Amino acid sequence: MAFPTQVRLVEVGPRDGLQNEAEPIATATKLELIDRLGAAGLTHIEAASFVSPKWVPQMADHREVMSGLKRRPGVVYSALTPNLKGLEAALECGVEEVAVFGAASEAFSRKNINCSVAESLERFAPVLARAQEAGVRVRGYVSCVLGCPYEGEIAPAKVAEVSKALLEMGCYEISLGDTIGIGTPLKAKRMLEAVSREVPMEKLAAHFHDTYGQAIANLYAVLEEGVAVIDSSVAGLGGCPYAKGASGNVASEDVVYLLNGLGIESGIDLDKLADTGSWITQTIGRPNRAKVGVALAAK
Ligand SMILES: CC(C)(COP(=O)([O-])OP(=O)([O-])OC[C@H]1O[C@@H](n2cnc3c(N)ncnc32)[C@H](O)[C@@H]1OP(=O)([O-])[O-])[C@@H](O)C(=O)NCCC(=O)NCCSC(=O)C[C@@](C)(O)CC(=O)[O-]
Repeated sequence: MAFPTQVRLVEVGPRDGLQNEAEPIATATKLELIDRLGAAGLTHIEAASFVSPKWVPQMADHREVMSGLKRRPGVVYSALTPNLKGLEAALECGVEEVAVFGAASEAFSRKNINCSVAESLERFAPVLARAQEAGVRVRGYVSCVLGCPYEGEIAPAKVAEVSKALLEMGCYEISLGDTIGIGTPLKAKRMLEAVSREVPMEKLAAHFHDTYGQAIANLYAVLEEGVAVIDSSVAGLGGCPYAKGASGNVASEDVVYLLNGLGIESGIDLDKLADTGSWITQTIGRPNRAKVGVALAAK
């Protein structure tokens, strides 16, 4: 397979990047972050998460964030909705795309959304039906595709099975999450091989965390296989509340630098993105985990 000529980045910093922050972050800061990301050329920004505030307190202002967006033309602002309650609230705030999130690991599914994998799919079915009725697209996440913090190894066949179920239910895209950033390139390729037998490559996205420093290598491997959608987080912000020790997503700045080097079009202004990474990390008092961001800031 050849590299794609164009890649779409899904910026998950405002949601995945911030959800694990213990100190409340002002809604205005979240809105400014989202706006800066749009100004840097991101066309798909995951802005909020309509989950229980008891489970993820940092996302408790989901209504204010979703309703307060300064919407830029051509930019999709999406939100996580694990159930109908979340979806209805998101619809009231004018959401145009949502995501359901399942897992390839039973243990992770229980810790994250308090139900088995099969039960989660049952819960998602009415979410998809209602979203379809409202004309809202639904993305499907599968967590733990390259390993689970509780179960260890995850069979590629299980990832393929859950991905296929989400696709058949009506998800337009399946995002494959290396939740704990434990994968390596060969493993990523093997997993992708199994999944792409059930889900067309053009409907797959890579959502890799960088805990073990392998995310860029893993992305190179799956780009080579034809994956053309990458989830990333500005400044490498993030971690998962239900995956102890997991560090942030791969940094958007590092991904754009990789894509530029490969001659793959992303439409993103790297300097503006790097400025946004410097700004948000200074604002919330976090280290900037984007190597490219740090290098550019030091110039
Ligand atoms: C899914 C539930 C809600 C089930 O939680 P539950 O306790 O099984 O659900 P429930 O229906 O029994 O409701 C319990 C309480 O939550 C409320 N509730 C119920 N639903 C909602 C909602 N939508 N919005 C707001 N509140 C809600 C509900 O009203 C009730 O309130 P109470 O009566 O106790 O006051 C819970 O487990 C939850 O919120 N989990 C959040 C998990 C999460 O956000 N994890 C992080 C995101 S996933 C991720 O990061 C991975 C990903 C996507 O990035 C990919 C990767 O890297 O792998």
